[in-house]
Amino acid sequence: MNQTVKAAIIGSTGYGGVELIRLLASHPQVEVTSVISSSTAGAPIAEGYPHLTEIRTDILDDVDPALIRSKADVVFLATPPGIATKLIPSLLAEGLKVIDISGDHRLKSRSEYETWYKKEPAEQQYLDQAVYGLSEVYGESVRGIDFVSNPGCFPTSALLGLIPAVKAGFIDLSTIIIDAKSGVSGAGRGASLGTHYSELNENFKAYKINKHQHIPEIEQVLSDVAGQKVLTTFTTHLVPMTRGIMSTIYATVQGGHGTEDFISLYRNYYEGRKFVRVRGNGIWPSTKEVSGSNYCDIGFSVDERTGRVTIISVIDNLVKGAAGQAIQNLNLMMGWDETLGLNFVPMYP
Ligand SMILES: NC(=O)C1=CN([C@@H]2O[C@H](COP(=O)(O)OP(=O)(O)OC[C@H]3O[C@@H](n4cnc5c(N)ncnc54)[C@H](OP(=O)(O)O)[C@@H]3O)[C@@H](O)[C@H]2O)C=CC1
Ligand SMILES: CC(=O)N[C@@H](CCC(=O)OP(=O)(O)O)C(=O)O
Repeated sequence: MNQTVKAAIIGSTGYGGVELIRLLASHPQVEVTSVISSSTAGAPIAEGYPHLTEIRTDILDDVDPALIRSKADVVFLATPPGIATKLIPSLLAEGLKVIDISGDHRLKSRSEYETWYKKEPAEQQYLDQAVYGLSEVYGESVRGIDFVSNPGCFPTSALLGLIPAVKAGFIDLSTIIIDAKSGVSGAGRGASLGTHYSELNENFKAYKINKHQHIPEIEQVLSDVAGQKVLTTFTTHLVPMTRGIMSTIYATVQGGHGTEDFISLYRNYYEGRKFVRVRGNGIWPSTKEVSGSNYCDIGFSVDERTGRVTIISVIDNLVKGAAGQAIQNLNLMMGWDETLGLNFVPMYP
């Protein structure tokens, strides 16, 4: 008989949490038994999200580790930075499996976290314990463990687009530039000056230039893969669309490799990993082609004139960039097929 796992979601009323609810509704081996909110406990979740009417009749629970343990085996945290740091020690002590979607446990250095997030870091033992769940790269380390730190949305697209080339020495590590764009759901459900309609509509803007909290996350992983310190230039832009991330990556090619060499390298690296689709020569991915799905699509062009490669990597920030990859990690933690409950065809158009 197939094993079923009971799941709780802290931060159920945010975009990441509500996407977990949507995706888990069709997972064959997970039942969501507790949806949790710190500010609206006691209210039906469908009150804030009428699209869930008659799909989820739950009343939101309060954040209470013992209550969560009485209802669930695994807990997802889709909470703003600084919250998971405080909650996870007691959730792990209750014997729960934990998947942290926030950035609180991605950086292994406490001082780096403090510098980039401007918040009190988690205790070192929890940073050491958390396995960074970039599924296609570190999936084997996730199998059977209890605590996963889910990657950031931008790092997921940038790293999947870069790692095979970095590992194989196809690019000069000192030349990497990542030019990234995100839909506005990446900023969460809370309203803010920067994300309200008249600020965003028919506008295109860069933000957090050279200060984005995903810079040290990307550099930490690239350095790990390369076996030497790697620095990058990473710039984020807000696009007037709801979902999607596109990372356009530039680097100087080493070893005289052409576009077809990059395609073969990436196809070999991601062989058997269903959620990374490497495009053929001249077939560029767009965000709509992965929307609502757990896919990361990647395309390449080497410019023989400049000696640089352009790599385009797209994901849905709420799926492969958050809830979808978190479920992929749960599947790996449980020793299941990593694609379970995630076989969504992208929504197109
Ligand atoms: N949106 C995205 O595309 C991605 C987001 N992430 C990360 O996931 C996390 C959630 O993001 P997102 O869903 O967009 O954010 P939202 O702002 O949409 O949601 C945040 C959620 O956290 C809850 N929350 C706030 N304060 C607390 C608290 N003290 N204790 C418990 N719960 C709390 C909120 O509900 P309430 O206040 O009622 O408790 C709400 O449900 C963030 O860390 C974000 O960086 C990662 C990848 C992609
Ligand atoms: C569009 C937008 O604002 N996106 C957010 C992504 C937030 C996120 O996922 O970051 P952590 O999980 O690392 O906190 C940003 O750029 O900060």
